[in-house]
Amino acid sequence: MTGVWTDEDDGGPRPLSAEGGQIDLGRIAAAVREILAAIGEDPGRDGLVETPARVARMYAEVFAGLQEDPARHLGVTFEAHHDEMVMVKGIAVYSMCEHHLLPWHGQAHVAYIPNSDGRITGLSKLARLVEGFARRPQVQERLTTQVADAIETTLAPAAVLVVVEAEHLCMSMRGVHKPGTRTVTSAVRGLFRRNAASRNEAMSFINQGR
Ligand SMILES: Nc1nc2c(ncn2[C@@H]2O[C@H](COP(=O)(O)OP(=O)(O)OP(=O)(O)O)[C@@H](O)[C@H]2O)c(=O)[nH]1
Ligand SMILES: [Zn+2]
Repeated sequence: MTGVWTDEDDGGPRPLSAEGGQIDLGRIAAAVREILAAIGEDPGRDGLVETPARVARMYAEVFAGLQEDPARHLGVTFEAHHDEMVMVKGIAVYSMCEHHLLPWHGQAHVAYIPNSDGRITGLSKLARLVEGFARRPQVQERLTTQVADAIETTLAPAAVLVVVEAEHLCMSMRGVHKPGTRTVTSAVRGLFRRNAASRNEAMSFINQGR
């Protein structure tokens, strides 16, 4: 099985020509067969025979963010003459820990204050931005920083605040065995960094209703 997957349209990953991208389904499948053999399983038994190909397709999906520049989503902006805070909170995040290749999942809260132009971006684009950086081998701190950097660079806003809270399965189901532990990371820029009252207002929005 060969093929390369990309995320060029909104329909999620789809096969492209083998020349175009970097996700090599056949190579993933071969590696998964090897792992199954290495753990003492029989890759040829009925329940496992399709597993390598299935895992390859799954990896193509959960790592599809490597094939895109998530900041491109922020290219969609509107004239709104709105120069107050905009926040999208509770964005579901599913990512893969780059140390163990186990999932980590939780929520991202993204806030910005548009610059004096008052141009805003589409709300869904903030969620797409998070998703593009999540669908990679990732650490939570880098995801948080990358989302804030992309907003800062692309929209040149007056302020940015990104908070991510997540549970890492590598801490829950193995290793230190601490299920339910939440890791919280933040990236704070511009006015939210300089002005405690603005930052506190954003944090109170995040905490509202909890
Ligand atoms: N800072 C940070 N650490 C992470 C993240 N995901 C996983 N880790 C940590 O990566 C570290 C890897 O530590 P190692 O000692 O190399 O690996 P390990 O022997 O499997 O470590 P344990 O998980 O403690 O068993 C662990 O402490 C994980 O908790 C993340 O998103 N951010
Ligand atoms: Zn991990």
